[in-house]
Amino acid sequence: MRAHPAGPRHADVLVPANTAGARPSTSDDLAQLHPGVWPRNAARRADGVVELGGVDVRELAEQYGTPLFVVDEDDFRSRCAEHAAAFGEAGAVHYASKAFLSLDVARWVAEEGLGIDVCSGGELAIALRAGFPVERIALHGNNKSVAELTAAVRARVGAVVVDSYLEIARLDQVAREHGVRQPVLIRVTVGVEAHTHEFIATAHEDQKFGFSLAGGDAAEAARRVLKSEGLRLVGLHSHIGSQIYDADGFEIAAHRVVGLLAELHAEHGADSLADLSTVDLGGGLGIAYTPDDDPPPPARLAEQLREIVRRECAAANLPVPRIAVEPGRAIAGPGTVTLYEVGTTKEVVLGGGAQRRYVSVDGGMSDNIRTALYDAVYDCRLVSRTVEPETGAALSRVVGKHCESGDVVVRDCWLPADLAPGDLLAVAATGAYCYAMANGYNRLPRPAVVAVKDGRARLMLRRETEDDLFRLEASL
Ligand SMILES: Cc1ncc(COP(=O)(O)O)c(C=O)c1O
Ligand SMILES: N[C@@H](CCCC[NH3+])C(=O)O
Repeated sequence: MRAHPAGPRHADVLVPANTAGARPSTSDDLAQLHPGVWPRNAARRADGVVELGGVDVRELAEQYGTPLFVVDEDDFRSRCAEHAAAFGEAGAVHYASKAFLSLDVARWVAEEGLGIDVCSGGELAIALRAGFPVERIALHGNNKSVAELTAAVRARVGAVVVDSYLEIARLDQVAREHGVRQPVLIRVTVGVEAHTHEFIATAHEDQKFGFSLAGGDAAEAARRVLKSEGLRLVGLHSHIGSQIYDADGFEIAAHRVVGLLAELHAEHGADSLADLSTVDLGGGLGIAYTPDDDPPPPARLAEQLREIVRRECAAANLPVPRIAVEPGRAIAGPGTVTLYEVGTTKEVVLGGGAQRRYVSVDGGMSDNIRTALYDAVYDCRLVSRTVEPETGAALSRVVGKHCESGDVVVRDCWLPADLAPGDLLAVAATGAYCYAMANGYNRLPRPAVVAVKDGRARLMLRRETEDDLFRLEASL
């Protein structure tokens, strides 16, 4: 994940090391919604109020309460369409539903023609309930239970990505019991560990996912799948990490996966591998969380990946396989913002006479744990009113209401100096891994999620209520 810079990025000596950048010089700077970071249909009106999908944020807060996840439906769909166009075939793009999943989301993905990745029985159940075309569902996971494998085989999902020898045996048995030859991809650990803007080639492959290439496990997995009666080898799969901006890590991964493909051809011959037509390079395509971030457009990355695989296959004298990818964040992330209401503000004097304003909002690490977990950075703006030109900016830390000092939503940002209780803040690019990782810490209710489109809002997931707190109690 993105790490904090080591020190201050500007020369303002009164300001302690922060990740907010230089103090904005005008109220327009404070108000700006950078188009690379904010949803495609977000706009600030002349009166300073922000509209999302044409809906006034104050109306959204009034009707649905805060914290509130607001999803720009057209933004989400347009990113599906862009990835489909970039990879030349919608079916080659599987939306990684772990980023954010609901019935509506599954239906949007299905309507846009993409496939979907699920990595648990729960995600599979939602995709199936949404009526997602089963042949476009792929099941992932390093420890799928027999019940999950059975549910997948019964549903006739398009693929299972196998992850261990035990699972190959288990899935083979389940498939045979159901009279099915289950298509599978083999998850290969290629020895590339991707970080935010860089990658590190690991000498050893010390992680829980996949079959090691270096150790020969991936080749042995292929032997076992090819020998089995219940399984059909349709692809090789690699996933190198998340929030990646450049193609270098993918290049090494593709090189190594194609190398394995060549080994398999040499060992088994093309006829035995007639169904092995897909190389899935996984997810991990990065997005902009702040105006400084500049991720490549999907079309450029797709072209780079195609070129890499083409080159590697030519060198190995192999037919070029179909390239598949599994973006989660790049589809779900940018189109959603979280709305919060300011509850309290507090000035805290720091060493050297510096001061930091703590702005407490009505959510926190229960609706966005990424800051606490990964030191994630976000863009946060006042969205419910205008800021007068003479109002200055205060270096602020937006914190939640949990009993934990690490309960930070945005570590450093510039907010109007006159920010007050009742103001609405929005945090951008929260569509991926925020609601999905939401939790009930301190028994806070999970927020509602609404979709906005063409000036209308529609509830996707309702807010949890006090009744929900007691739903699981066996002692009522
Ligand atoms: C196998 C696999 N595919 C796809 C993804 C989606 O990643 P991202 O949301 O970064 O695109 C992940 C998560 O990192 C994953 O583990
Ligand atoms: N949950 C992580 C990414 C992990 C992706 C799943 N393999 C995030 O918030 O960025």
